[in-house]
Amino acid sequence: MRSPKDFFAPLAVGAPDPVREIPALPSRMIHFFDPSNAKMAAKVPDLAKKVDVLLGNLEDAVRADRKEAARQGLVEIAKATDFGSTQLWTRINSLDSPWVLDDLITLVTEIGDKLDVIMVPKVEGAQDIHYVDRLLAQLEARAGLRRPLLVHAILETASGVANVEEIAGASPRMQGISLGPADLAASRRMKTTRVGGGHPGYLVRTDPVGEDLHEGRTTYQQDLWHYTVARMVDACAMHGILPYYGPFGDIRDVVACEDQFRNAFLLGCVGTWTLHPVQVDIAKRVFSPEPKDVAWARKVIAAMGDGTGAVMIDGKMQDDASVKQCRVVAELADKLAERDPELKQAYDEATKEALA
Ligand SMILES: CC(C)(COP(=O)(O)OP(=O)(O)OC[C@H]1O[C@@H](n2cnc3c(N)ncnc32)[C@H](O)[C@@H]1OP(=O)(O)O)[C@@H](O)C(=O)NCCC(=O)NCCSC(=O)C[C@H](O)C(=O)O
Ligand SMILES: [Mg+2]
Repeated sequence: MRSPKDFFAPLAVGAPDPVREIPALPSRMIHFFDPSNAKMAAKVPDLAKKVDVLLGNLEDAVRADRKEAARQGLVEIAKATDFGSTQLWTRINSLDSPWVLDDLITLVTEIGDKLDVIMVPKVEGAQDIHYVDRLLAQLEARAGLRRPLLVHAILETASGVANVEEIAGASPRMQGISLGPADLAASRRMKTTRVGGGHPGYLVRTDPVGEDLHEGRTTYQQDLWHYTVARMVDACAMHGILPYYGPFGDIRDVVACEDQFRNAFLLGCVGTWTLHPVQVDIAKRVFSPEPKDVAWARKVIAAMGDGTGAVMIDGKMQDDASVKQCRVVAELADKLAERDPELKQAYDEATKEALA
């Protein structure tokens, strides 16, 4: 653990100063593409206009014999594309892999000025973030970068979950954390073969009504990921960084995908991964608060004046705490409205109606 006095000092001579606050930029969807896949790469300029974050994936889902092509493909795409205000992230290979050192050296040197965030998979503890932190500082100094790269950890090992609070606070570069349900399930020896989402076998059942233990008993499917997502959200909030749901692998099941995304949104996540273009609009819809909720939040804020005391609005009690809840929604809406004129119009129209 570094001394608090040194926490914001660069870790290499000539490296940029670390940021003191993680920018809360819209990142409702982190859209994954394989830079070695020509069809996906061709869609990047168009996708850059639709998504908040584009992520060139170098790790799992890229075949071992395509790793170098993916790395080089990302360099070429980053140099050739105007991303506008859309962020460009990458997911590097795991820290024990034969590719990660070249991933970092090549990407920081060649496109460090275009990249915003580096996603690190299979993080086990703060030591993994410290390793990446120092290496990035050295590479940034050598490349003459003026803006520090940020780091995002995937929570996908049992020890990562056990150490999630120290991971979240390991470096001023820490931008956020995503759930990696597939690797996490394997690491924990959970008996699900699904990539995220629920499982029909994970349920609770109402009490028996008579002698027959089968008759008339309703079952309710439970969320396998509730504990981990909630823990991740708390660790992120405690350290001022951003939590995300991860992949939903059943691309065809857009309905359950929306449910899983919404659970994460309601629990505090700011976004999710999208693995296929069909998931992009779902993420956008779910991770943008609904106009009626924004209108309500703005109405409460307006009625609460300096934010203290208690008032009754439409039969509901509002006080110092509920106005803070409303500010979370209203501030997110303001940020999203800056990026999305259609959303701004929907929010403003709903607010006008609510305040009339
Ligand atoms: C899942 C896929 C393999 C499906 O691909 P495909 O069979 O080609 O689907 P479609 O025929 O429906 O595709 C229609 C067109 O859309 C293009 N496409 C597909 N996906 C993408 C994308 N992500 N970005 C851009 N374009 C995309 C196809 O090329 C088709 O184009 P065209 O023929 O010209 O119309 C595929 O979607 C895919 O590989 N997705 C990404 C998967 C991925 O990144 N996986 C890694 C993240 S999840 C993970 O790592 C687990 C996690 O770490 C954990 O532990 O939990
Ligand atoms: Mg994984």
